[in-house]
Amino acid sequence: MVGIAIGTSSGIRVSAPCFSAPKFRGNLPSRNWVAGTRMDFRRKSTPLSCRRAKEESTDACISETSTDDDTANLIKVRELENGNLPDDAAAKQGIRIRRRPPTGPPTHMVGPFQFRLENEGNTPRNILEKIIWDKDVEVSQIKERKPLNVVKKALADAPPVRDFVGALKASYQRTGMPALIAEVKKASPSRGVLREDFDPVEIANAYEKNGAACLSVLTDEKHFQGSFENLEAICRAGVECPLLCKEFIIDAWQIYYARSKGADAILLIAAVLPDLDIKYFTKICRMLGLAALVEVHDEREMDRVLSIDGIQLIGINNRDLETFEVDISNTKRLLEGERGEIIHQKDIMVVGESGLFTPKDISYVQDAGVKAVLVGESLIKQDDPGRGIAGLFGRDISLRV
Ligand SMILES: O=C(O)c1ccccc1NCC(=O)[C@H](O)[C@H](O)COP(=O)(O)O
Repeated sequence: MVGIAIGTSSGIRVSAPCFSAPKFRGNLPSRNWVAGTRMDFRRKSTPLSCRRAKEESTDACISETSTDDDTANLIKVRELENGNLPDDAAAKQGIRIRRRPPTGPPTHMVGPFQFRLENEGNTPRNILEKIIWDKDVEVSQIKERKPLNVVKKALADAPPVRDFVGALKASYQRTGMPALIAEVKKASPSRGVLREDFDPVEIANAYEKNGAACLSVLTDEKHFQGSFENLEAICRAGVECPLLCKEFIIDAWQIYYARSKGADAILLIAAVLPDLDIKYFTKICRMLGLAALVEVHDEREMDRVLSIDGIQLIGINNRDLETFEVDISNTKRLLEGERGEIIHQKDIMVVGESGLFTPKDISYVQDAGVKAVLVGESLIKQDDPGRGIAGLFGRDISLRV
């Protein structure tokens, strides 16, 4: 039993017991909150098409002509396949990040009453979990204003998708050094504001001119001071480098939205997403022509991702997103032995991410087996971020070898 405090919007508070731990999505408690668990409600409401889809496999469900109902059904199928609530399935795969507070948001309104949950469950355990919980609220709110069918219509006006992986491969061939994904990043939770004088289009142009193969654009506002306006502005300014939308994707809607704003690639974080989400989201990417950079941080995540078919691009993040510790030997460790061999056999391109500051760092991760690097801080903090690229690589990579 969980204790809750009830007050009115005018501030009067009384205490009342709560009969079960509430679980709901969105801003208002749903029927299932009153009835019991969310899963009970969903099982009863699973439509026949969804059950049939499950029998025929989830894959059959996604096509160019998928409707929003199909997509909603698919998400339910995915939950059924997981056998339980998504967080339970995630925990079985070693995922510690919970998708949303297990006891619901700290405060919510029921008619004129304001409820505040008084237990510890609704406190995020680390920064990544905090980002994900904030993202869950943000996405559910923006989806109300811009439903999927509206976003899908906007896809027709989006600029054509560019070949992100192709650009990385071409750069690697041309320079003999890891291809650079240069990050347009104003601030981060671990380092605070990295650059006061921040003009995203100017920085993007400078990166491109100085040899970046692709760009990564932070779009999260709350924790990185990024935005989709930045992504769109860089895209519309005629920058030719393919663009990675650096976002915390937890919902298929975000992938369509990223594409509508000009993204050529998206990031999927294995520390947050269960295997079925990764499979489902990469399928949507293929449908939209987007590349998916699937990010791992440890052996377990790497093994999970290697067991998924069709992954072309894996990012090894040297930063532990729960503790902020950065250690570039992480890249080497994850590419040693059998894992390195599987990556080679599957022709997967590996991107070394975070904490790269010197030519020695670049050589180190290249020797470990990466063919691309994702770099933010060490470039963005330079007076001239474009010129910083030659400093980082030890030579001008905009020139042919
Ligand atoms: O950078 C952070 O503090 C951070 C915190 C929580 C989640 C993600 C975070 N960063 C995303 C990245 O991994 C980096 O932006 C990217 O790899 C570039 O890293 P760096 O070159 O060290 O800026």
